[in-house]
Amino acid sequence: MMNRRSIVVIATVAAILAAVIPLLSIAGYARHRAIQVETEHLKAYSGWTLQRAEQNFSQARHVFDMLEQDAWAACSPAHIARMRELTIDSQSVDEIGYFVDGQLACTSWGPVQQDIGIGVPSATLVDGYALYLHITPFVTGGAPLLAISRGDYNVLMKHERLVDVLTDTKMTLGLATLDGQLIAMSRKADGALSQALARGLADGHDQDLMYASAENTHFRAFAITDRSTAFDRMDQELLLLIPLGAGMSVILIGLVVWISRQHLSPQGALQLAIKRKAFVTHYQPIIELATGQCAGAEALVRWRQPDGSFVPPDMFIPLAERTGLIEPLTDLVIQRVVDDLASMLRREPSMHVAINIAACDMQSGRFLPVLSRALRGAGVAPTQVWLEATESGFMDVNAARATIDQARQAGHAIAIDDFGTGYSSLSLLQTLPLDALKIDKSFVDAIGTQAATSIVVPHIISMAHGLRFRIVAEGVETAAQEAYLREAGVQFVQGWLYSKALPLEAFLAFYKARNQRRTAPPPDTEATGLTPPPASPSAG
Ligand SMILES: Nc1nc2c(ncn2[C@@H]2O[C@H](COP(=O)(O)O[C@H]3[C@@H](O)[C@H](n4cnc5c(=O)[nH]c(N)nc54)O[C@@H]3COP(=O)(O)O)[C@@H](O)[C@H]2O)c(=O)[nH]1
Repeated sequence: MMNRRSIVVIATVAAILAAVIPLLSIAGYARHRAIQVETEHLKAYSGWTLQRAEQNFSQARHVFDMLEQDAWAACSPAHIARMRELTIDSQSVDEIGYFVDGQLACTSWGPVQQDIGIGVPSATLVDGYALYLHITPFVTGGAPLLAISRGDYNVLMKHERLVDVLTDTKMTLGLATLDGQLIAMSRKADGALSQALARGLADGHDQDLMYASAENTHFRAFAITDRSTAFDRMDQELLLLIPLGAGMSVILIGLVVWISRQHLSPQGALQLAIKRKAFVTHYQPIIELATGQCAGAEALVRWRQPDGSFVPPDMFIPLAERTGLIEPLTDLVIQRVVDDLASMLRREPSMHVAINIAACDMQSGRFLPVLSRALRGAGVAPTQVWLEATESGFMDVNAARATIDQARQAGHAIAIDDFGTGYSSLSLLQTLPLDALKIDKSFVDAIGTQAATSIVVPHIISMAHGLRFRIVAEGVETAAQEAYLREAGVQFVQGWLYSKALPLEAFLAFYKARNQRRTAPPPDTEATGLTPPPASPSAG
């Protein structure tokens, strides 16, 4: 588990990121989206510019078709009148010229006396039309016009007519030949950029301008605008998206607060630890006094911290019991014990392991199927697993009896733990079908002392003998206590005199070493000076 300081620091950083990241993402998205939308906008206008150019072009084509329908006497008054009529009828065509042997013979204005050659076209379109980009009309002498020629005719039209598309925002439209010659621009724009777009520069933007283009079989059209247009669009997008970003920030901050509270509250921390299975079991050896051998162990859970240290159960079992987390914890302990000891229990059929069962579990019996599944899966005999519960676990006698009956039917032995520290000890012992009694450490401590409890010990032992319980004395710390207990006919002991609770590997080593020695130390009442109660014939 991380310490509080680290959690607070991480939570603060996470909360700041949770507040900032959605807003930055939204801003980034709005910018991206504004550029995308504006590029599409410019592309659409490029397409409409192509359509406009094609409209003008098709009017020129119509003029050629009309003139070529009849065999005119070249530059006859009727011929010239027809050319003039078509010029007036057409919105795009400003003048029509007729060439004989490459020389301009007449126009829609009348016959031509000067020597004016047709010249070299600037571009040839796919369907045989020739384009002359800058022709100065000799009659009007006005601004240069665009000429489109087919056969013996050409038509002149104003450049700007090809790009006169009404736009909804400020932009420049341009038209070019497919080989990159600029034909017309709707207004003045960055020269280098216009030339590059005419030559086929891909859609994009620079510091100040955005641009996009479109092509058809005759022309390439493009549109250029200030980036501010896109930013105006971005502002609109942001207005819509900021509430969404703020909402996401609030949700994320809420999540951070919730997670950090989970880590900061003891209950939350315990819950997370259970979820992460951050628990190990240590094993305190149980010694059989008659042989001096290790008869098994009591499994004692420990909460493993990220730094490798362990939180003792006194610190979290009461919390787990209060909050209902004891149930998943009991399940974890059961699984851990089976995982740890299954192979050893299979090898050593006389060995047992005692598992602590919390009061609520003892009353509900909920853990029994969990235990049974785990043992069956591991091939361990249920007789090798003892269940220990304190007196509080037996308070609801009927509920406890049901659990005890089921557990005993399955083969488990049931021990009453910390005996003597509760209130209803005697009645409980008589009423319930128990198998073993664990004498609490406080009574063992009193052995050989003047403490009031010291006189209770012989009575507990003789009562347990009378009820044919196996007796385990807890918290044995001195040889004198051991001698007393042996003399009194107590079968099993556990305590620091033999070993503290050990991690799995150390326990396995302890068991091996202990059980290689086959000696049972003789009773030595003289050495202890203690007077044990007479051993019951039923003990052992
Ligand atoms: N419901 C569950 N309760 C559990 C589980 N694992 C442990 N516990 C209960 O937590 C209490 C504290 O246990 P722990 O800190 O492990 O202490 C045990 C022994 O280390 C300690 N002990 C044993 N011998 C001596 C000794 O000679 N001197 C000394 N000072 N202490 C000693 O006693 C504790 C064992 O107690 P008990 O269970 O009564 O046999 C404790 O109440 C555990 O029951 C669990 O998985 N589930």
